[in-house]
Amino acid sequence: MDASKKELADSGNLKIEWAKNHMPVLEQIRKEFEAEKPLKGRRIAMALHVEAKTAVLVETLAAGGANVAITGCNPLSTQDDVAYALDCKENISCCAKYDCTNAEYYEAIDKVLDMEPDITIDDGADLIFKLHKERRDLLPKIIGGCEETTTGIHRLMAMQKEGALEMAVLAVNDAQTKFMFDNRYGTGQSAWDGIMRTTNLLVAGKTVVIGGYGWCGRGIAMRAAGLGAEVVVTEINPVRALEARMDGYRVMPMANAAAIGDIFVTTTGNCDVISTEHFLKMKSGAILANAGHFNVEIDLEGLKKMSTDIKTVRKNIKEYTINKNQTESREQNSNKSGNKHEIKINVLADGRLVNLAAGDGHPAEVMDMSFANQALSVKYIAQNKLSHGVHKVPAEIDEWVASLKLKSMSIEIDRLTDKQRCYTDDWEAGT
Ligand SMILES: NC(=O)c1ccc[n+]([C@@H]2O[C@H](COP(=O)([O-])OP(=O)(O)OC[C@H]3O[C@@H](n4cnc5c(N)ncnc54)[C@H](O)[C@@H]3O)[C@@H](O)[C@H]2O)c1
Ligand SMILES: N[C@@H](CCSC[C@H]1O[C@@H](n2cnc3c(=O)[nH]cnc32)[C@H](O)[C@@H]1O)C(=O)O
Repeated sequence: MDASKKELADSGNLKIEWAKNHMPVLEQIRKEFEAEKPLKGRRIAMALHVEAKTAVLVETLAAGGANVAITGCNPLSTQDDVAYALDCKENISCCAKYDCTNAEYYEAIDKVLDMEPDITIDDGADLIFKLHKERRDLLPKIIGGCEETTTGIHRLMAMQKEGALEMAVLAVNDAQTKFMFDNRYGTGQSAWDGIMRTTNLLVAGKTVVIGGYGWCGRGIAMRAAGLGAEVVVTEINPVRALEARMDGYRVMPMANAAAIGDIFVTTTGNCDVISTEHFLKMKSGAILANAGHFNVEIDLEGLKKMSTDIKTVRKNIKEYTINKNQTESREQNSNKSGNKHEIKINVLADGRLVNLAAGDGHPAEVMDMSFANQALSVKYIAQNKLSHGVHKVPAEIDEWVASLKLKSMSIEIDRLTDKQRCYTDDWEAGT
């Protein structure tokens, strides 16, 4: 290994070691996997964010006896040092690359599938789509897959509804010990970490607009309020809109929020949440970030078309200049540049997940639970014959992960007494 490669591997391994030391649940699973080898002879293809916590999951699966091939699930989230360190390990190959082109991204998906996997792990279902569209010859060999994220599961449910899903998938995102912590506290912290380190600007005193009040949106809103921002929420679901209002935030359509926001964070899983009609209403200097799905939540194509200038003003920040005279003129706009017809809009990380493309992703303690669910779900797939379709993660896995996490935090809880158990189960006990 030449000196620069050694340096790269050392840097990746240092990051992996740090993450591992903060992922006690996964560490416990790794020890059990090492002793029992429940994945002996299994071939696992993965498309996840290639960074240190993911590397700890990959090592855990390999410790269980599996051969693992991994690529990224986002062109901007791969950390090249971690990717290289992984590729150097026994029974693991990694072909992910930071800032790859679209063509390279899908070539890498094909490359991991070339291992002819029997189990897949996706974050956004790219492997499963490729298997169903272009690599159908590999489908009969697949015994099951795992899906990490909300939008991936929505897509797989849509496939199932149309009778198009020809394999079993465990909905890892829908385990309680995943979405209640990863989507809420993980995104709540890491999205702000990404935004703050990228902009080096103050959040206190600003108006933050959150698009979508689901699990991620709740977390991002909660942390924005904690940082001193005034929080505005946009929603399409009346129940969630009501919840946001009762949680203390202002709720309005994006068409109104566009004019008052200083920082916008989308987290809906949907496309065009912020689009051309909204850009025209924004204050000059507005900051736009996405923490939801791929690069579709902010209409960047539309923004590009209406811009007279686009320049990189800081790492991971592109400033788009819109001249309102050249586009359809709408409302009066107050603007810091002096030219009231000119609006400058700053987009972080090319509209891709700001916490991963401009940060290190979720905290290790949170991914500990998400990836414990992944590892145990893979074991479950290996040991059970599952029918085609989307399956829940077994409740025992969820409870086991929660119990072990509590233990790792030295937290004890009460147990039901026999009398209490009878009382809760007995309808004749009355009120
Ligand atoms: N950045 C990360 O690390 C991270 C972590 C977990 C999930 N995600 C992704 O974030 C997205 C949201 O995940 P979630 O678990 O919060 O999902 P969720 O379903 O709980 O929440 C999404 C919310 O967005 C709302 N919504 C949909 N379209 C909208 C629109 N046009 N305008 C306003 N609101 C709209 C929905 O009504 C819903 O309340 C998904 O794409 C998921 O895959 C990202
Ligand atoms: N792959 C798509 C879909 C969203 S990724 C969202 C998922 O990333 C996962 N995630 C968040 N932070 C990390 C991390 O640091 N390492 C690995 N996965 C992460 C998290 O579990 C969440 O469900 C995209 O990049 O746009």
